[in-house]
Amino acid sequence: MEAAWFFLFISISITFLTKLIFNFLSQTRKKSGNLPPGPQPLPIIGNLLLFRKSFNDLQRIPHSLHAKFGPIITLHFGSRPAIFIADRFLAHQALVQNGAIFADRPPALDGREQVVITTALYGSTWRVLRRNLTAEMLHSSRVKSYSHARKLVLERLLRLLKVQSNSGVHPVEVIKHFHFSMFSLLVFMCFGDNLEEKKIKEMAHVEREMMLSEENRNLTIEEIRGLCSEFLNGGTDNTATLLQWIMANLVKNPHIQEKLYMEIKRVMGDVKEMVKEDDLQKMPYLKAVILEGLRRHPPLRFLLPHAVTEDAVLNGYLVPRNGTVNFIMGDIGLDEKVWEDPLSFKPERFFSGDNKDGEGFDITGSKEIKMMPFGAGRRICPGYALAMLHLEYFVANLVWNFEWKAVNGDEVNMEEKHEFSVRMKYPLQALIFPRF
Ligand code: HEM
Repeated sequence: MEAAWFFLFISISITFLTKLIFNFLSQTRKKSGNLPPGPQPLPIIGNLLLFRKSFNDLQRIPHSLHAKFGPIITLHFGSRPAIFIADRFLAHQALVQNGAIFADRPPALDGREQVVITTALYGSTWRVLRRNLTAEMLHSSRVKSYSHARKLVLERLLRLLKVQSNSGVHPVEVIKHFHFSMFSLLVFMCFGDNLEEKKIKEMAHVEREMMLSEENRNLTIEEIRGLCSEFLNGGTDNTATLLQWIMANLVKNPHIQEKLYMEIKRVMGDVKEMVKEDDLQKMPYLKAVILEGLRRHPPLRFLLPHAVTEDAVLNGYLVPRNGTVNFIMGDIGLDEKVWEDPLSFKPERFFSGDNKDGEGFDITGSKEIKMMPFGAGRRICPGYALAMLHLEYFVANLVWNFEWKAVNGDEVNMEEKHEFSVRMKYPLQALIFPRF
């Protein structure tokens, strides 16, 4: 008798569960219209199980799903479908050709106000904040005191490396120094030498004077504070991480380091001084080294999540207003249809084949996207020109002042560690020999 009750209970439960799952699946299908394909979501948890292992999975799983489902896919986390795009033509169609529609950000999960550039919804607050940052950076490239700050920070780094190098006797670990240098530069640009509240208020006043906003609105102190912290966070880590990847490649490939050194020597002659900002324009191979670093090791593998301002259609699929749109740019720079032998570090590729444009390579992807380490379109990183300047200036001087050698032959462990940005799993250690 008990067994009969048990079987009845089990069969009712199975019928009930089957119905629940069936209803959920048909509702998802109905709601999703013609969403891009993807793995079937489970009730309530969607595709969350795919990402149960680690942060690394978040970076790698969409890659393997694209191989199965195509260049545009949908995953479900909670109530919002997440669209993932890993194709350069679709990225161009979305970010450049339909820039205004794809320039939004998703609403914050915790309902917080989105009043910094990175998270601000596409609209007037974002426009005001971004114009202020851009104006400040434009200003910074012309202002002598910023140039002077760059020189002081670099001199400090070179001095420190010289002391630590002890003529190649001990390996030096550089990432902390790179980080500190980039941070100091941005702090200087934000605050000068005064971190007081008073200074922030003064800046608010200056911003009032130079306000470029359409609305003619003044920034609040909170907004200025937000801008400064965004400037420091956005600018420090990515640039320092990339600087380390580039130096690691120069250590691993001594012939590239030598070629770069010879280019710098041609410009500097016998002058044993620091390479100046103006000298950088005469160094196309240096530019190619930096571009190759950005292609091979973009610090961010995904753009920040985008959203659309209205339902849109991409590649015949619906991109819904209530979803997020994620672009996997790491894969675009490694596409073997565009880049021959994409995993190798070869700055020469920027002077040959389809990429003859060399120095004129368009990193903004406005005509065509071949890589997009800074994004593309309206949300492109506003700090890209500053980051390129910092990278060129630092790499040129690090190579001009020191010869960099691996601790064991030419062996440098290039394994990646995927956190918010993609770092070296084993931070670069190098023997460095002062050249003069
Ligand atoms: C090598 C260095 C850097 C890399 C690789 C980088 C990369 C990126 C990427 C991929 C985005 C997302 C674009 C998108 O969502 O479409 C971004 C956004 C942003 N970056 Fe950078 N960045 C770098 C340096 C900087 C610097 C130096 C600053 C500030 C001075 C900065 C400030 C920002 C800001 C404010 C945003 C948000 C833009 C918006 O939402 O409108 N970044 N960056």
